[in-house]
Amino acid sequence: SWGDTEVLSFSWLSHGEGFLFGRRGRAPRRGARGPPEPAPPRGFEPCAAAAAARVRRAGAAAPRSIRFTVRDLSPVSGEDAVLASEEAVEEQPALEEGVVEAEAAVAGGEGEALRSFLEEFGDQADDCIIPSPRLKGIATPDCPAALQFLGARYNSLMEKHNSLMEKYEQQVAKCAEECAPRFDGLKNKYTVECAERRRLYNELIELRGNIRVFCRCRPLSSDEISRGCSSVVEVDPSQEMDLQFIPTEKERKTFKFDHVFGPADDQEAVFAESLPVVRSVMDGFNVCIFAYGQTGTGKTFTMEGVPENRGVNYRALEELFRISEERSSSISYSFGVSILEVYNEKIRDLLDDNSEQTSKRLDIKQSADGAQEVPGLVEAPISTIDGVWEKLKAGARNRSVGSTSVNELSSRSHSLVRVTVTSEHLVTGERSRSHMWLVDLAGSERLAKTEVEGERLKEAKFINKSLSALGDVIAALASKNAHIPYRNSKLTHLLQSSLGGDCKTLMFVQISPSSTDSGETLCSLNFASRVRAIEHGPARKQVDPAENFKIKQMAEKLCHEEKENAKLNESLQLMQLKYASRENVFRTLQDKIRETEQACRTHQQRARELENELANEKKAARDTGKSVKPSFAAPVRQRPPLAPMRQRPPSNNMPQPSGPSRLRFAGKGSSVQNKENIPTANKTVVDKTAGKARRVSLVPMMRQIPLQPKRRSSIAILPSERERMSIFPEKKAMSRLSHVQMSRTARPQAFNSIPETPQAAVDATPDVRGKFRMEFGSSSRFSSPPTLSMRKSRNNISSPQQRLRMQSGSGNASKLCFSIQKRVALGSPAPARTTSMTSGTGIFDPALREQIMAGRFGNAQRVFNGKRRMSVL
Ligand SMILES: Nc1ncnc2c1ncn2[C@@H]1O[C@H](COP(=O)(O)OP(=O)(O)OP(=O)(O)O)[C@@H](O)[C@H]1O
Repeated sequence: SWGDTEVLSFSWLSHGEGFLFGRRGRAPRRGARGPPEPAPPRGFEPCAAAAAARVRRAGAAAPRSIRFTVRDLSPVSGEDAVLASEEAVEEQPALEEGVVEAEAAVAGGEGEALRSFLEEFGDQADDCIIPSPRLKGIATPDCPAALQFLGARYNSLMEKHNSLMEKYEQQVAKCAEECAPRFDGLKNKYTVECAERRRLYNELIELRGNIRVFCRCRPLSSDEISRGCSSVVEVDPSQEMDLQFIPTEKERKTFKFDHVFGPADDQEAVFAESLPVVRSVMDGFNVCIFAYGQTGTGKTFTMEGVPENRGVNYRALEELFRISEERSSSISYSFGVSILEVYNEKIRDLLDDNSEQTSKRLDIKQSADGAQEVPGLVEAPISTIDGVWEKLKAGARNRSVGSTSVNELSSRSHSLVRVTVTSEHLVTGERSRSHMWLVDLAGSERLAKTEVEGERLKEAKFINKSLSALGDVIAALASKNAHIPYRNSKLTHLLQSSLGGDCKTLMFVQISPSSTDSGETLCSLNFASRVRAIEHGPARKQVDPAENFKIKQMAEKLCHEEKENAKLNESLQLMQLKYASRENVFRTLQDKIRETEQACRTHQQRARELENELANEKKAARDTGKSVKPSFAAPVRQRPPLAPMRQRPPSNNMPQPSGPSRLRFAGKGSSVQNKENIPTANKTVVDKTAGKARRVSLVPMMRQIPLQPKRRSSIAILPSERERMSIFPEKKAMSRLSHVQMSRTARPQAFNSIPETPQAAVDATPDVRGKFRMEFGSSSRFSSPPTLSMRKSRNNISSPQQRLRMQSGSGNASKLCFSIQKRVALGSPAPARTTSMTSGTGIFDPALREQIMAGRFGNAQRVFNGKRRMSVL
């Protein structure tokens, strides 16, 4: 019941219409308890209010059925709500029409019940039923039937609605199912794109120089608000890289940074953006995070924070421990922390509890790997985050702070926290050592504004000086100067590798939003923009110095071994070449031997034939009684035929041929051919010079073959080096044995001491300088005449081939073979070019030729056998 109206039933249709059936006067009547105080039933306030108003306005006690429409009517109270409801109903003819149609549909059977229901309420029904004319026409006094009808209708509608809803939900689910893969694909694509965008951005930043600049603007302090200061900066959260600086109404300047944090951004948001840089230290990169700005702008707040709202320092270390824990299965990390401050251009160790520390002088030194080190600085090992907090608190306690008119707890020094991260990969053994510098700079301040004096003034001067040095460094770096003035202050010297080196740097430029600080804010923003413009190339991973040294040593060793290898390879190649050439020589030699053997066989055959012929001729001559007139010297005739294959026994004595004396003397100016091996046809000429010539040739006459001077070569066996040395110990430097100069007394011994050349011919002719020359090689044993080349003076050896031939000694087997081949080439005698041979005599006489052949063959055989032995050895 509501007021004096008893609400019988309430139907609520899904499209916002409802029916309220009520009877007035069943409840205590108006006046009995006074006017009803509207206490709207919860949830139905608008409809109840409207219904009540209608009932009240009708003034009838009879029950009424009310149709109403609900629209934005909350909060509902009193007449306003009623009026609003009425207006809403009047504005909705479409809705009314809808209802009319619904009523028409039920007018058949159940309409009867409704009509009887209305009849029961008499004429009052006219006023109660709102304004549907069709409904007005339905009058039924049967209230339960009407309600039943309406309930059934409602239920059928609800069913319909539910089925529709179900259908709709199914359709939605189907659609979702169909779209899910596409949606997932798009979602993945989006995630990948986002990651790629971030990666590219980071890459760009790294390529540009790995200096990121974040701008943070603190909120206006209560003091500033009370002084009526306004904000001169605008930060739009959707434009996270832009900062609008509006010092006056007309002026507006946009500054771009890597991120801008407004007064609403908390410590967590700030650290979240710094995370990628912090994480780099765990990957072996040097990192530097520093806060710069005017005094009182929140540098210490950002870096250190307050116990209930900690800053970057604590959060960064917390993150390092978290990552260390996460990677503990593959990498082992150890951490150390040092805290120092630069106060009045002096370095103070804030972790050194020693009371004497004021006297401890700390300075900056450059380490072997080019980094800046502070020898003697305490580095406390840390293993838990609690330990870190203790250290940070200890450092903060020892820091120099003082009160200024701008900041009650103003930092009077630059505070630097250095975290050293050493890592070792448990699988690869790779080691790295990197640093993270967390720097809270002292604030730049206007001396007049801060109204400092005395000690504070001195501090302020040092602070401003070092910050101005920092500005110079930044300017030099931005304009890519060759000289960067790092050493102008302790601060810049310490941060050298962070600002211009291979380090990832993050700078927080802290600004005040206050209009009273707009000058300083502009300076800070300009400075930060310059820092952002620095490009110093990508950061480099740091390796442990000890590891560095080890790697360097290994590289040196490798380099040395490579050189050795190259040398060995070279010598191996040389050896291979040598081996190949020896192989070639050996093969050639073998071929020659084979050819020579073949030639020998042919000549043996030929010799046998000639011997037979000779024997036949002799026999024929004896038979006819004629004597065969030899065309050659008598000794040849007397000489028994040579056994073709007979070898002469080696002898140290000179051979004593059975022919005429082989000693001949040649005149001083006689030709080479005249000097030796002169055939008997020229004997008279030789005899004439007897007594004058001083050269003795022991070569059998019959073996002299006129060879072409150009093609002649000697088969003389030159003694080996060892032999030469044994002969002429005092003449070690001599290389040509055929021209060895020695004293006359030494000659016999030397000659006798050559074991392998017992029949060497001695050329005892003194040379023009009165010295004696001795020649080897014309040994009768080998039937080799002294060669032209051997007879030449040392100075006459002009061609390298000749020199080589002379130097190579008995080892030059190929030449020897060639010589042998030539000498045994009797089948094709050389043209008679020498004057000592006349046509029709000598070698062209068949008998003589036979003998020559036999002699030559024997000699060739001997030489060949001897050389073959040597070459095999
Ligand atoms: N983002 C911030 N939100 C709330 N308070 C801040 C914020 N930044 C700074 N403050 C408050 O401003 C005051 C000055 O901050 P802080 O001491 O960190 O400045 P500072 O730049 O380090 O000054 P100085 O250079 O003199 O040391 C502190 O009381 C600090 O709590």
